Amino acid sequence: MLDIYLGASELLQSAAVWLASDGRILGVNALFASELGYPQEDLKGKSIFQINPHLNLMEWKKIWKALENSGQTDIESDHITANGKLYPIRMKAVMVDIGLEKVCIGIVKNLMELTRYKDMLELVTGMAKIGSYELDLVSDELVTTEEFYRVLGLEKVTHPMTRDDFRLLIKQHLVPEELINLDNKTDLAIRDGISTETTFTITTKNKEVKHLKLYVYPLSKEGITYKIYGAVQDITQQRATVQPLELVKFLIDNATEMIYWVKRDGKVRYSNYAFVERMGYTMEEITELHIHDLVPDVVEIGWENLFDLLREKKHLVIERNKRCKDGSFFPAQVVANHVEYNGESFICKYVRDLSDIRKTEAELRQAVQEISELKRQLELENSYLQSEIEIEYNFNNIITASESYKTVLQQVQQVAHTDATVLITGETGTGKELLARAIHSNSARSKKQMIKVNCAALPESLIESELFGHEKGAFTGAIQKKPGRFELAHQSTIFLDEIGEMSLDVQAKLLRVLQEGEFERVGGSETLQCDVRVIAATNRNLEQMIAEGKFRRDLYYRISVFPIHNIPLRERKEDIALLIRHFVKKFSIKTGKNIDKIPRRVFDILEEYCFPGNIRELENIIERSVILSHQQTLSFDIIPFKKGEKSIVEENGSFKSLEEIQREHILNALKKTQGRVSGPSGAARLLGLNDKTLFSKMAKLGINE
Ligand SMILES: Nc1ncnc2c1ncn2[C@@H]1O[C@H](COP(=O)(O)OP(=O)(O)OP(=O)(O)O)[C@@H](O)[C@H]1O
Repeated sequence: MLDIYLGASELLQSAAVWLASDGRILGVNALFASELGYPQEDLKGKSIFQINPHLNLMEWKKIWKALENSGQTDIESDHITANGKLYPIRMKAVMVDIGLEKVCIGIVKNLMELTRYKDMLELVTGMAKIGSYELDLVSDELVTTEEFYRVLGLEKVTHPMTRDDFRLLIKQHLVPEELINLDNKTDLAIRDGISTETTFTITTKNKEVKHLKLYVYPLSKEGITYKIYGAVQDITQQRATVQPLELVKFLIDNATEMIYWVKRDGKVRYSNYAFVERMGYTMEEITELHIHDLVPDVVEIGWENLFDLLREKKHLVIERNKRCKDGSFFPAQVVANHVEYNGESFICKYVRDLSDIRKTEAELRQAVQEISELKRQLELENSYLQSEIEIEYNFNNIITASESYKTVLQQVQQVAHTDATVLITGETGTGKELLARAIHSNSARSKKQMIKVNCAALPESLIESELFGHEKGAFTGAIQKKPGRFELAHQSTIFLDEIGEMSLDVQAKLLRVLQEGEFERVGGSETLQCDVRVIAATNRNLEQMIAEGKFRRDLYYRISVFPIHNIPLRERKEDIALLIRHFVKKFSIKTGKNIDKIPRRVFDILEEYCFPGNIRELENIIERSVILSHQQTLSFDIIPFKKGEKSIVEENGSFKSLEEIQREHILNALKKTQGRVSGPSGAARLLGLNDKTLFSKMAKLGINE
């Protein structure tokens, strides 16, 4: 009979053992024997106490009793294998009556696997801080893991719970909002049958703030949710780590400094908003780009070479032009760092736009250049003024009542605002320089000083260096570099007085300046350029000089673009009285005298006089008179001229040449000064000339000192 049962037990999927009331093993199926590692036959005759170390006869008797009472019982214990290994089992023991005796059949489940998984699961969920639950919506039974309570900071509940029990529990321990959140999500999952996850924060009973993540997974059949599997994970720690990371990313993304990074393949892997915006791309476009698109110069050295150099140096500061999407460039300072992360190499670049700095630098450079140019010009003008300081210009008033002289002034006005070269002719002292100054001060060049060169006063050997300057060591005495008058007159006017006294050699050089605006310093090879307006003056007959081969025709045509002829004083007698009053006033102020009466005879005499020295001569006569006057009335006794002397021009009824008149006049003056040329009582003063001018005139006219 037992054999039939034993045979049938081979059909079972579980291990089975047949036991007698004294604990003897009556038989086992093959599965039972194999789990214990014994041959099936060997187990027959052994007792249960040999394979279960926790049982003895007394214990077995108790089990047998229980079997007799209820017919079956569950035993949880351990079995020991043939080679001594213990493993957990659960045995369902059933009493079977096989006729003569009663036997126990034990269906044994090896719990080894189950326990292992359970332990593993507990360990893992504990590590991950995941508590799980199952809510059976049909029976309203809530089953949870132990971790579930730990995650929520609740005490473990041992008895089975309904959903309402659970609601009550968390209501007692957590604030209502958090409960609502949890409950709502579960309700939604039940209603829609869709799994969901959400994060929320709770404050536990002992005031601990926890960040949790809830997963709700509903099981539905025919559209009706019957079960919920769920899990709650404590993510407080992750949040604590992730949040600063998120913050760092946010800060880099939104930094005002431009940041991007590139890998060795040259592809842009990241760019923050500032860089994307400055380059004119979108975020998507920029990560498609190669470093060559952004920095074309890199092509020359090759990105990979640069990358390797950076890997070696770790850090480099480079200045490069960045190319924007629209093709425009901007100068940038790039701080490039080599970074090794997770086994990958990156070059992280911090970019600084240098456009504004470059612009300011350029403006500064320009300003410095302008300042040094102005400084240079000022220095030049200053040194020129120093040398000319002795010369006093009477430029305030051009006195005239004469209609013919007014025509001259009209010409001055017409030509002033042009850049035309002007040639002023006229006898000495007629006011040629005064007209030249009037032209300059009414022109656009008036902001700068007019530069004057008296060609007659300069020795032939020096005139070229005076006009064009010289380099250091150009000739004996050239101890330092000196700029010439043309250089000084850049963007202004040069007044070449007594141009007729210039040698043919210098005339040729002057012609070149007038034609090309170029010249070289004496002893120098550098070609200098200048923008100078030329006004020339002469008391000589240039056309006659051309005929005599003493003046270049081409130069004459150049300088006489706009000729103005100044009228001698004897041809504008109506101005004499005006000028006498003007000069008396001028010198009274200068000498601090109060001369307000001019005897009638002074006008009579002077209006009759021929004035070969013209206005300068008249000016000198009045100055001397004022100096010698002690009263309010102008003293005129010392005037060396008598009425009769007027006839100098018309002597012998024939017209004398200007040179003849000049020669005679100078000799007369020398006679009066006992041969003295210079100084206050010299002939030059008498004739209203500079000492040097008179010396050069005397030399030209063959008058020995
Ligand atoms: N119309 C005028 N009104 C007032 N002063 C004048 C007038 N014309 C000339 N003068 C004065 O006469 C003097 C001589 O003038 P200026 O030096 O201009 O003559 P110039 O023709 O250039 O002489 P030179 O041929 O000797 O160089 C100066 O002091 C000048 O101020």
